Amino acid sequence: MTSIVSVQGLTKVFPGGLQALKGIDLEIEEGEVLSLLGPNGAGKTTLISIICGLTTASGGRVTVGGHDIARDFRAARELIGLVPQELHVESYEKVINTVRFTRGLFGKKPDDALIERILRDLTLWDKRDEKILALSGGMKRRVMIAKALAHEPRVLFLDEPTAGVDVELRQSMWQVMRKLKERGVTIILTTHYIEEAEAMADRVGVINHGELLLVEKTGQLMTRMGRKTLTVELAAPVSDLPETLARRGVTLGEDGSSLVYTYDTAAKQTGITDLLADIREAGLHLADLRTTQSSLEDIFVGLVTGSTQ
Ligand SMILES: Nc1ncnc2c1ncn2[C@@H]1O[C@H](COP(=O)(O)OP(=O)(O)OP(=O)(O)O)[C@@H](O)[C@H]1O
Repeated sequence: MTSIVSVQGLTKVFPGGLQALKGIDLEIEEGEVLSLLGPNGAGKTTLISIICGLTTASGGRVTVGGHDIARDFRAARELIGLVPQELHVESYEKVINTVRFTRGLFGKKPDDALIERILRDLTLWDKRDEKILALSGGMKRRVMIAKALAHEPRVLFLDEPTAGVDVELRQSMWQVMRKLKERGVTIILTTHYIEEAEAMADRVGVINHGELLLVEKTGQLMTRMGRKTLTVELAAPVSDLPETLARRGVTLGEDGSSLVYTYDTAAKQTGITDLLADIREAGLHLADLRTTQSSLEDIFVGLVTGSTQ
């Protein structure tokens, strides 16, 4: 895979001295969906704003499609579509006209077939002649995406596309993103919803206090950092935990009727076989076994709180 966006040593200090980005290095591959996760104020919007040319960097370098965003801004910007957090659309304009107009702003020739395809992909075609003010919030957001796609960018930045929308709308937004990915658009998505990253992203980047803590394939991250919990339901409750089990890090569940053991999913040996032998030797009888996997949310919270300590 080749990088479509390359970020090297990017820093940003706002007037007043706040250092919002502290040397970000990031390679974004063509065709991937990358999700940037981070708590409020982590620096996600600042990073996106610099790549899209809305904010100037204090140091470092960004290229898009090989074009330096500082020296070759127009060529870089042409490859980028941006859907910002705030909705701002021309309320009295018709859907189709606002999308056509945006294409014109980039100096692109009119292309009604393309506009139709974009509006159909976003299930806005039936609404093409409606005034934007008559649309629901979710529809307005789709209009923003249609506008961002009108000049055929190769990279689309979506800054919290599903913030504050209901579950149904979120799922339909995911459908839209999947379709765009199929069309080969590279998507960078910031979100507070971990499940959104889990569902959509090929890779996840975790940012906190202006630093990129990691960028990793979503599945790999979950295997590497994920932990599983084995709960052993006992046939009869016990009042004390046998010493051999306590040494293994086992804890006694509520009311003594279960044993709880947490292990690393990436470890070669989980210790479960030995644990089961020790349980038998301690004279305990199993009623049931169940395992639960930690979620990306657990991993994220662990990373972010770890980095603030
Ligand atoms: N124009 C500005 N002037 C001064 N400080 C700013 C400015 N814009 C952002 N900041 C600060 O920079 C830091 C990073 O903000 P940023 O908006 O990039 O975070 P974020 O990760 O996008 O957060 P959120 O999820 O809340 O949107 C914050 O501490 C913020 O207050």
